[in-house]
Amino acid sequence: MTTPQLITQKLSAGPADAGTLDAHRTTAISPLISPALLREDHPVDAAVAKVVRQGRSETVDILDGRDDRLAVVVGPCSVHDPEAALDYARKLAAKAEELRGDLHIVMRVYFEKPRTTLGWKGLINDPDLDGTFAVNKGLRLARELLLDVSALGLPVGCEFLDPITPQFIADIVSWGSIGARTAASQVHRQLCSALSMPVGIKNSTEGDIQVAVDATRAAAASHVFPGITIDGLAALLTTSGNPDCHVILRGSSAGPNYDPASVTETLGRLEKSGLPERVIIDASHGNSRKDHVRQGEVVTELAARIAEGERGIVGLMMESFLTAGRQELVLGRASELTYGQSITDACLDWDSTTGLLDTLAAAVRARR
Ligand SMILES: O=C[C@H](O)[C@H](O)COP(=O)(O)O
Ligand SMILES: C=C(OP(=O)(O)O)C(=O)O
Repeated sequence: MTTPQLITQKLSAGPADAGTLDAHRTTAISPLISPALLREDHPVDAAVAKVVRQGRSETVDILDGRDDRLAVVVGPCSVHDPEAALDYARKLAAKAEELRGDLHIVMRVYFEKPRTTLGWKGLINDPDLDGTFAVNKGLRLARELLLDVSALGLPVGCEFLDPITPQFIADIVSWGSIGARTAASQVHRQLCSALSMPVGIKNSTEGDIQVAVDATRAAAASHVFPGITIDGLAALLTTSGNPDCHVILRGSSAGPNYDPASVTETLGRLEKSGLPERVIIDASHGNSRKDHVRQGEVVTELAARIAEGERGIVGLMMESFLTAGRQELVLGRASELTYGQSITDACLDWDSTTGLLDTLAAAVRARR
């Protein structure tokens, strides 16, 4: 890893001590690769472009009710080992092909983790899992993995957390998410208005659904805001607005919110705001109280409601990896980790996941 350069120079011209007025707490500045350079090194070929476009358009067709399948965003809580993620992707690609008549499967390939307080912030921020923060390496690994997963014919979904990151990877993403901790953020709502894919926006960790409805409305509008270009330069961006944003109910610290009353209330709030009445349910997080076994119960209950005719729920999210549960990462001791097991939230294992995907596919057929 390159050692970050200490700031030694004054940061602005003017009076002799002007440079001492800021940068008091910035201890290092080091170069960041440009999005253009990364894209040139790892370009999207025609086959991947087709997967991305199709992944996006099929999701939008489901959101708008032109396609009666369910969208299912499924995969690890976070990627910490690209090899294990790709192993998982190979299995999921085969399953997605098998069920494609009933389910539109998008793989969760999450590289940025919003923490409640502190913790490992994801593969882009710290790819070596040791606190060395080799961000340029993280961006490269992320882009390579997105290309590899897409090359299997599997569209990918990512959470967008840092407003600069999308320029490095968004061209390979078919579905995006704004998490519970940033749904209220104007910066993220503006970002959504620029993104080229459908974006799911979560209710708050405390259970406020209106914040996700408001974010969906704000993201659908045009905005002007500072951002970066593909060359990594600061620029003023003007956006047209994203009509494909939608609410994700993820439960909260107060408990689940996938029950019929919460879904009806959400659809009512969307209607009142002049927005399409559709939701995705996240079976994990507050809806499972972070218990992966409970995720299975949530999905099974939702499948029964879908089979009975529920149409407001257009998609589901599941956290799933090769091995069940989660493990604690000790920074610098990644070699001791169990292969294919989450180091963030607990995940369903592969066998349970395939059973639940079969159950959801059967529910879609019953609803027809
Ligand atoms: O999905 C992942 C986590 O729920 C989220 O990043 C918050 O995690 P934390 O509460 O462990 O920080
Ligand atoms: C961080 C996540 O979820 P939430 O924002 O709902 O906590 C996630 O889905 O990885």
